[in-house]
Amino acid sequence: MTPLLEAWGLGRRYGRRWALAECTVRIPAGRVAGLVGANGAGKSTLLALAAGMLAPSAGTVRVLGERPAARLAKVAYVAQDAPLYAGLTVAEHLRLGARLNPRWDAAFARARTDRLGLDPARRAGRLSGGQRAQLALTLGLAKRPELLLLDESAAALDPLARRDFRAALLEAVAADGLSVLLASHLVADLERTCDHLVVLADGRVRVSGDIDDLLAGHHRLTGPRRDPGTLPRGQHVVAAVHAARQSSMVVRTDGPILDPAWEVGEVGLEDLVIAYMSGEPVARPAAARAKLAWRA
Ligand SMILES: Nc1ncnc2c1ncn2[C@@H]1O[C@H](COP(=O)(O)OP(=O)(O)OP(=O)(O)O)[C@@H](O)[C@H]1O
Repeated sequence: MTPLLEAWGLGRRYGRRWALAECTVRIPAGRVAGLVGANGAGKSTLLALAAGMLAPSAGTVRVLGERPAARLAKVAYVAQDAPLYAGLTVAEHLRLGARLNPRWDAAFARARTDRLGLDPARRAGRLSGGQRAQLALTLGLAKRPELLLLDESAAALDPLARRDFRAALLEAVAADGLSVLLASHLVADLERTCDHLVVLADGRVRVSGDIDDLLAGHHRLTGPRRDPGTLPRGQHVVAAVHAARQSSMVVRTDGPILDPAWEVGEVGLEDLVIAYMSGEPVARPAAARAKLAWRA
């Protein structure tokens, strides 16, 4: 099946600074994929490259098997700042959507704006941040895309609106086989919504995979203080924190942990995300390693 997104050595530079570098990733189709990372990690840059809004400085990106420019009709991109025309009303946005998109679902768009209580005569510039985000999402979904690229648009929503937003998204996934790539800081939301995860740190992909596989392949080890470099081959330390006599590590491994000195615990999604966001490869000086933190 054609992947939702594939990138090889993808990079984007602003001046001399790389916003995204050496990004090689493959996200299977039919997934709701969460893209997480600290502020400035490169999430928006990756989404804008996938949407064809930015040109790569290096490497290649394919969405639904094609160059982004060839997929504009099948991809909806809802950017971080809910891109709307401040002077146009809600109804005018829906009319514009209908004119620009061949697969426009007018009944869905009208029903959703009605249900959300968005006054058709109200100009977008007069809507609240959350209402603008809801309108932008409605425009994205009414396009009936094959892929929805969503940039933190849920952040401005209140908890009820977020629940509605997630439900609308999952409904479209179930009904239309929509694929989604969703950048967010809200790990709890991602846990409820996503089945695939990509973690970015400093413009690089730290980990990517189906969430069930990732959770099954990571463990939290707690035991007597130990240099992470002494762990057996095949046990990759993602993040480690050391006290005077104890070490706690998040470890990626395919096989069982046989060393009886370790207490082996499960890793939750938030732990995993934070480990990859804060962790560094093991080949660091012990002093620097000791500073690395992950949530216990
Ligand atoms: N137009 C631009 N000009 C110069 N630098 C930019 C530009 N856009 C982004 N950057 C830089 O690229 C890096 C990645 O930015 P990006 O917006 O992709 O991060 P992000 O992960 O989406 O962050 P956030 O969570 O804060 O939205 C940052 O260091 C940012 O300052």
